[in-house]
Amino acid sequence: MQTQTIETPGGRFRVRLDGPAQAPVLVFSNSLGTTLEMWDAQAQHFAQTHRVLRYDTRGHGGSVVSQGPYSLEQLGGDVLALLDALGIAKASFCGISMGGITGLWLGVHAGERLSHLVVCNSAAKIGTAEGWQTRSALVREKGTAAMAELAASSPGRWFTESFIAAQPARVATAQGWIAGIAPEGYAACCDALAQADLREAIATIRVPTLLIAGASDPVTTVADAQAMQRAIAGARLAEVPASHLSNLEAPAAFDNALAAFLATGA
Ligand SMILES: O=C(O)CC1=CCC(=O)O1
Repeated sequence: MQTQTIETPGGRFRVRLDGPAQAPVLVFSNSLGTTLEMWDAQAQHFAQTHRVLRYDTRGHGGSVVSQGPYSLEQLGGDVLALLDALGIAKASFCGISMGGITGLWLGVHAGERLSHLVVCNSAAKIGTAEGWQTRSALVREKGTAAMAELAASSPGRWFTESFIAAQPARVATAQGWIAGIAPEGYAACCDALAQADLREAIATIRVPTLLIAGASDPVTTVADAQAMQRAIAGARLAEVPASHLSNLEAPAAFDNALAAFLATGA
């Protein structure tokens, strides 16, 4: 099956569904500057056991690029609207980086819709408000030229030096995603990250939670994941040999950690 467009009250979303229609649903949520294609390897793997739902986050890929700023509540609400539109009462959710903090918001505010929560390469607060405000202002000022600059610098934020040297084609594919993101959509998601701070709220999460951290992630560190583990009752932590986009850099370790957790049948 190819991608399709789902209309929600908040706008249209580009989604892709794979796997048996009756299988338990597993939602994948992308990071800032990527698209649902970042989950190609995981979709292939988990479509054996799950109905896999991937979507382009608001402002990204083929989904709605509404005027910003966006908020984390809006990004989380988009997931609930998609589940509602597709008639899905409950799902497992796996998000990376911005997708991960979106998952934390869902765990806090809509835990009854989740059977498993997987938060990858993320944190309850990512970076600083000033850093995100600077980035969103730059993108709004320079438009597509800024997106080209971000594409050029993205390998250093996303992958280890050794992966960049060994896998130039995969790195170039990922750079192509960010280069194609609409500037306003990217900037508006930076606005959401500037405001997002769930450091206190995550203590209320009662959904079975797995945290996946990249051992060499300079953006959202292992220490960030350990802090979340201390805050979320019963949360597990898996460390994989990768930088920030760990599902792309270490897919086997990532998939093994995710599969073992999903098999715990929460
Ligand atoms: O800055 C980046 O590209 C890394 C990142 C931070 C949040 C996110 O989703 O990606």
